[in-house]
Amino acid sequence: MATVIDGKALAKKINEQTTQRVEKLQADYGITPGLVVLIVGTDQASERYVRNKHRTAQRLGINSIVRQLPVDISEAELLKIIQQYNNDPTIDGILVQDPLPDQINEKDVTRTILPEKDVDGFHPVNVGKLFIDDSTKYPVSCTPKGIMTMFDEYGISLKGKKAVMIGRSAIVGKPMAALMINAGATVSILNRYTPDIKDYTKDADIIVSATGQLHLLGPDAIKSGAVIIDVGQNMNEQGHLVGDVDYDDVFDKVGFITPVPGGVGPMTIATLMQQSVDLAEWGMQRGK
Ligand SMILES: Nc1nc2c(c(=O)[nH]1)N[C@@H](CN(C=O)c1ccc(C(=O)N[C@@H](CCC(=O)O)C(=O)O)cc1)CN2
Ligand SMILES: [Mg+2]
Repeated sequence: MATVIDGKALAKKINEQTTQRVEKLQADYGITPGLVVLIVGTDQASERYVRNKHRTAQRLGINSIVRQLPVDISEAELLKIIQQYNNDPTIDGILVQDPLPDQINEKDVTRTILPEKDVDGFHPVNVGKLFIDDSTKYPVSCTPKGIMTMFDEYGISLKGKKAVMIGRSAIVGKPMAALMINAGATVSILNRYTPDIKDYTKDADIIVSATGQLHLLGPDAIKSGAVIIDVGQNMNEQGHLVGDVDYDDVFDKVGFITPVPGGVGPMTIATLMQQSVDLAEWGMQRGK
């Protein structure tokens, strides 16, 4: 029987801690963390995620600003808006919701946000720190960081484990692999060109799947007792939100599993809130 990794419950617990940190910053220093989220266009899923971020931030006492920009905004215009928030002392974290339209080069956006305000942890400086396992404090992509919090909470150690990361995106795959390497796992990073992913997954102690592909993994692809972390957000044939893994089919075989919804998703948002407060605290410590 599997243990369900309850991301919703853990996110609630973390959000309570974050609220307390916000209250303490306010009481001790008169500081309210400020988060700005820029969304370009009207992608429905992105709008929903941004709305959830905004509502959660407000509930936790974080000063949240959302700016929805036209889908045909030029890159120069978007970068100018980012610069404006880079120079705004009331803003601690800047996030540009992904995906972006084709006229905008995501890497230009990533480089333009100041590393100290990069609440997503996407800036090359912060990614570099992650890959050298730097001992200073820096932001890390929220989904992978939230997954590490889940491992901690459920007593899942990575040391000496065989881990498989399916997907090599800058948001999930690469930073997740780096975090697992830093924690002592032996990590394989698979991608869409990997000839047979089962060659890797069937021996894995830990599988993190972030492909957006329905029915990617069933019981034949996994080892008994494996830990399954499902980052997928897919609509199934019945129009329900599901992950990459056939949850019901693998349930009796796995050791731990994250549900979709209610697993990794809520942890992404809770981690974003946590990290917004981190940036405000670190800014204050630098004498911002
Ligand atoms: N700049 C960024 N863009 C994107 C990121 C990111 O971390 N930074 N991540 C993803 C999507 N994402 C956050 O923006 C995200 C995805 C899913 C959820 C979530 O809570 N899912 C729920 C279901 C909610 C629903 O569909 O209504 C769940 O799984 O329980 C939160 C955030 C892409 N872009
Ligand atoms: Mg990929």
